[in-house]
Amino acid sequence: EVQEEDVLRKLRLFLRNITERLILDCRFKAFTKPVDIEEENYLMVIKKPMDLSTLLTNIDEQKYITVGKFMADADLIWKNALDYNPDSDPMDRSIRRRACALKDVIRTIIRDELNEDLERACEEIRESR
Ligand SMILES: CC(=O)c1nc(NC(=O)[C@H]2CNCCN2)sc1-c1cc(O)cc(O)c1
Repeated sequence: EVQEEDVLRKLRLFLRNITERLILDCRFKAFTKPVDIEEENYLMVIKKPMDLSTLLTNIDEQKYITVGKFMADADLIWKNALDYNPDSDPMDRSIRRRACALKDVIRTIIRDELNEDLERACEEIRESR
C-alpha cells in the first residue's frame, strides 16, 4: 500500500545517490560500464558480470527492495575484478587496487549513511512478500 511505496521510493533514492557518487569517482572508471565482452575470455571467467551503470538501471527497474540485495550486486563488481585480475601484471594489480577501494567505499558509505529505520522497514516488506 502507500506506506510500502514510500519506503521503497526512499530506498531507491538512497541507492541511486550512492551509485551516482561511485560513477563520478574517477578511481572507479573501469567499473562504470559493462566490461567489453571482446575482453579475452571474460565471460568464461566471470559468470555474472556487473557494473555501476547496470546497478543504476536495476534500481530504476525497482529490482532491489532491500539494501542487502543491492549490496550483493554491488559486491559482484569488485569480486569479478579480483577474479579476472589475479596476476602480477601491472594492469591486474591496478584493477585489484581499485576493486579493493570500491569494496571499502561501498561498505563505509552504507555503514555511515544507511538509516536503520529504513533498512528495517525494507526487511519487513521483504518478509511480507
Ligand atoms: C574491469 C576489469 O575487470 C578489467 N580488467 C582488466 N584486466 C586486464 O586488462 C588484464 C587482465 N590480465 C592480463 C593483462 N590485462 S581490464 C578491465 C577493464 C578496464 C576498463 O577501463 C574498462 C573495462 O570495461 C574493463
